[in-house]
Parts: sequence; C-alpha cells; structure tokens
Amino acid sequence: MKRSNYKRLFKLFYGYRRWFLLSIILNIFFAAGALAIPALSAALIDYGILKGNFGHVLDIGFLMLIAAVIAGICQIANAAIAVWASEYCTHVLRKKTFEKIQTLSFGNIDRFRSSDLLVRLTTDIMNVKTAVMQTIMNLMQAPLLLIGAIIILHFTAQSLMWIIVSLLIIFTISLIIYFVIVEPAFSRKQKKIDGVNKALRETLTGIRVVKAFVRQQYEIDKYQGAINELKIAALRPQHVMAYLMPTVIAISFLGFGAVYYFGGVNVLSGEGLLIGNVTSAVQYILILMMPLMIIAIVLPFITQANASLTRIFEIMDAIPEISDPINPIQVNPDTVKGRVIFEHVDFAYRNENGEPEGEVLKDINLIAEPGETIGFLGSTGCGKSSLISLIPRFYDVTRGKVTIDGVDVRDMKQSTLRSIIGICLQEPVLFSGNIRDAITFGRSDMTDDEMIVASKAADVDGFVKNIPETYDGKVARRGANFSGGQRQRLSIARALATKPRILILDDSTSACDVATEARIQDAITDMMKNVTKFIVAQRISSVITADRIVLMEHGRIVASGTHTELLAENALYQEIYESQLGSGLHPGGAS
Ligand SMILES: Nc1ncnc2c1ncn2[C@@H]1O[C@H](COP(=O)(O)OP(=O)(O)OP(=O)(O)O)[C@@H](O)[C@H]1O
Repeated sequence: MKRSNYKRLFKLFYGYRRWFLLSIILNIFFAAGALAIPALSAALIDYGILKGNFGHVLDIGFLMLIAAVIAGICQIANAAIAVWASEYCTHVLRKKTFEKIQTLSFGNIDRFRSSDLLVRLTTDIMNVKTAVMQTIMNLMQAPLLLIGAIIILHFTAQSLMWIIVSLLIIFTISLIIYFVIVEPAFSRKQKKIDGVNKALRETLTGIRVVKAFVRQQYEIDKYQGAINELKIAALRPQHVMAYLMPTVIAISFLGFGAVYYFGGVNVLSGEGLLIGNVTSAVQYILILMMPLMIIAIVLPFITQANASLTRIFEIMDAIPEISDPINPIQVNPDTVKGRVIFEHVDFAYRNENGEPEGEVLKDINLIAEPGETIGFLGSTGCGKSSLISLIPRFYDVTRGKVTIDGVDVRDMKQSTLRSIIGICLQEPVLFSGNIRDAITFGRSDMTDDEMIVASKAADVDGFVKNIPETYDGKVARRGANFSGGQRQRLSIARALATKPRILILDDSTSACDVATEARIQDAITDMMKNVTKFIVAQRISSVITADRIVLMEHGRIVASGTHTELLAENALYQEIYESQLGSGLHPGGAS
C-alpha cells in the first residue's frame, strides 16, 4: 500500500490539522469512557451489590453514568468532525482535480480519456471520502480500545489473560485469512465493476445507434456477460465478509464461556478473582473484539481509497503537454494581421508514454496571407484536422514551426494566441444554457448587436427567430434539442462572435445543405475580409470559393491552387470533383 498517498492527502489538509488533533483527543476520551465502564461495573458488583453497600452502588453508578456521557458526547463530536472532514476533503479534491484538468492540453486529455476522468472525479473521490470518514470515526479509536482493554485485563484478571490471548490469536488468524482472500478478491471485483460501467456507458451513449441497427439483443448479451462476471467476482468477497461477523460472534461466545467457566472456578476456589472481575472480563472481550472488527471492516475501504488516491494524484501530477513560455513574446491581439506560416512542419501524436509515435504530418510548408481563405481537401484521416490544430497549439509540432506574423506560436501566451483565433471544431459541442450563452461563450462582454451580426452570418438568426424565446431559448446538454446542422451553425456563430484574426472551420458545414453552406460562406467572406480563414472540408462545395485549395494525402500537401487551377491540372482533384459534383451540380460558381 502506498503510504505516501495518505501523507499527501494529509498535507492537503495541513491547515486544518487542529481538527485532526481534536479528533484524536475526542477518541482518547471516548476510549477512556468506554474502557472505564466495565471496570466500574466490576467495582459496583464486588463492593456495592455483593457487600450490600447502597452508597457505593449510587456513587459507582453515578461514575458509570459520567463515563457513558463522556464517551457518548466525544463519539458524537468526533462523528461531526468525521462528516465535516470527509465532505471538505471531497470538496477540495473535486476542486483541485477539476482546476487541474482545465490546465491540461489535448494530448493529456487524449491519454486520460474523458470517461476515465469522469470516474476519477466521481467514484474515486467518493472512495476517498468514505475512507476519511471511516478512519476518523472508527479506525482511530481501534488501537486505543485494543491496547487499553489488554492493559486493564492484565491488571484486573491476570489469571484469565491466557483466554484473552488465545482469543486474540484465533481472531487475528481469522483476520489474516480474511484479508488474504478478500483483498485480491476486492480488486478483482473493482475491475469487473469498471467493466460493467464501461459497457453501460458505451451502450447508453450510443443507444440511438443500437436501436437504429436493431442491436438491442447483442447489447443485452454483452451487458449480461459483464454483470455475470461481476456477480461471480463479487460473490467471494461478499461471502467472506458476511461470514466475518458470525465468526467474531462465535469466537466471542467461546470466550465468554471460557471466562465464565475458568473465572467461576477461580472465584469459587478463592484464587483471587472477584465476581465483578469475571463479568468485567467478559465486557472487555467485547471491547477487544470491537476494534478488530473495525479494522476488518474499514481496511478494505482504506485499500480501495489508496488505489483511488493514486488515480486522483495522477491527474494532479500530470504535466500539461503544452505550457506557456517563460518569457512570452508580447503580441497585441488588436494589431495582429494574421499571416500564418507552416515551415517544414512534422507532427505525430504521442503514445501512452508521452513519446511521439507514427508521423501524421510530414514536411508541411504553407503560407496563408492575411485575409486569405485556404480550403483543405483530402481523404479522411489524411491529417487535415491535425494540421489546423497546430495553429492554436492544441498540439505542438514535432519538427519545424508554425508562426503568426512571424512569431512562433510556442513563443506566445496561450491565452493571447487563442484570443486571436476563432475555431469551430469538427464536433459542434454546445453547453447547456440558452442560445445567447452559447453564442457569446468565447466573449461574454459582447453586445446583443454584435451577437446578432455573428448569428446572421452563421445563418442562425433565421431559425432562432422561429423559437418563441428567440435568443433566450433553451440549449439542452450538448445541444441535443437542435439538429446537427443547427448545432454546426450555432458553433460557427460562436467562433465568428469572438471577432478573430484567424478563423478555423473544421468540417463545420458538413451537416448543412449546400444552399445554407453557400449563404454562410458568402456572409463570412463579407464579414471577415481581413481575417485569415482555414476551412477544412470533405465536400468540394465547402471550399470551392476559397482563394486557395490545399490538397492533402497521407499527411503531406500534394497540390494547392484555386479551384479552377486544380480542376485544370490536378488528376486527384479532378477525380474528387467528378465523384462529388460531376453529375452536373455546380454550386458556388464552379466552372
Ligand atoms: N487524438 C489523436 N490521437 C492519436 N491519433 C490521432 C488523433 N487524432 C487523429 N489521429 C490520427 O491522425 C491521423 C490524421 O487524423 P486527422 O483527424 O487529422 O485526419 P482528417 O484528415 O482531419 O480526417 P477526417 O477528414 O476524417 O476528419 C489519423 O490517422 C488519425 O487516426
């Protein structure tokens, strides 16, 4: 078990160490109260009841009451600290991990995977919360009760100590067997739970596809397989855990019998023990068993939380692949012209170990002049999206450089760089809220007029006006209440509304009909005359009016020119043109 995880966790709460100290003090008082009661009860029996001394009965009874009240109050106060500390711990971990995730770059997110991050931020943090709660509430008092009970028994019923020691040995052996079986079984069960969650997440997020392809039975069988495996994996630890309590009770009963028998013989033969000593010894057996039970119940939580902490700290320790330079070159976004140059750029995504693997872009050389519109065409997977993702530094080049107005993008502050770029990603992700929030996402200080200009250019204004609440209309999670084309138009409006110097549209009109696409292109050309525009597309119609069309194949630029030039000279372009528009459809001024 990695102890350093708990050390680190404690360091996070170092400012609140007084509360932990208070919890320790409360636990000590609780243990003192709990341990005093059997000893007092022995005195009450031996010197009060058996001697017929009513005054002693009253005095000792009163002391027992005080001990019980102290133990009770301390236990309640400690429970309050446990609840507070575990909630606070959850809050801090949630906040810190979420803030950290915001600093991670695309490469880091690729490696963690969003679904995995979700589990770390929810289940793993909850595991830590349970462990913190159990530790403060139960685990900290266990050694105090254990040691205290043994010491008292040693002084009050030394002749019965062999029974206590035998019980402890039997019980410790049972615990060891329990851990040997339960520990690995628990981690196997956790793996199966992960498997069930994965299957569930995949099926539920793709439920429409499942239904569309009538694959319900296949998915049911797949899920059934996963939950069957979980059932088998869960049965073993669950059985062992269920047997633990009866085992402890059985061992305790054995202990009671032995103590009453041997204690009774001792009392009757006048070897030194009093009746009270015998009855209190039975109560101490119960107190002894309690901490051992607590350890048995709580340790699996601690082990589980330790694994969870490792996963949480992995996020906190992740080094963002992209970071700001120590001495960034100051760039004024208002005066940026938007001349973008790719110089001998190679690029590869990084593998699990963070090393570049398999070149995706090879020796890219490209100059985009301010105000120019460059279209990118090429078969799927040829590297178009990867190429444009290097401009806002979603990823860094592995060789060469990308510059804007002569400044390497790696020498700028990321916030400045991104403020001059308006980007519309391939997947038009929208956040829940209203339409106004969705469009002004990149610049919350814009006026309604500015927003409407962007909306009109992206052909959003038309359909928004048909919504009764217009721009206050609701956007559901991920924009689920809009069609694919509407979502794309909203995300184009969001990119335009930031008034960028460089605009990147990655296959952003693929779900729009050709007429809508042409309207958007015309409006963008009008509105963004001086803005450098990069338009990635699958359809020729999306880039036909571009100043230059760059044709890509297997990560390389294989040709570039205007539509007319490429159509006249390039066989690949002619082939694409023929396959897409050759049947006589010539929109947007195709020759
Ligand atoms: N995040 C990623 N991690 C690893 N490899 C990736 C990642 N994104 C893309 N790739 C790989 O890089 C190559 C180029 O992908 P890219 O998305 O740039 O192509 P594209 O031309 O934009 O394709 P499409 O037109 O289908 O969007 C592909 O082989 C793809 O598998």
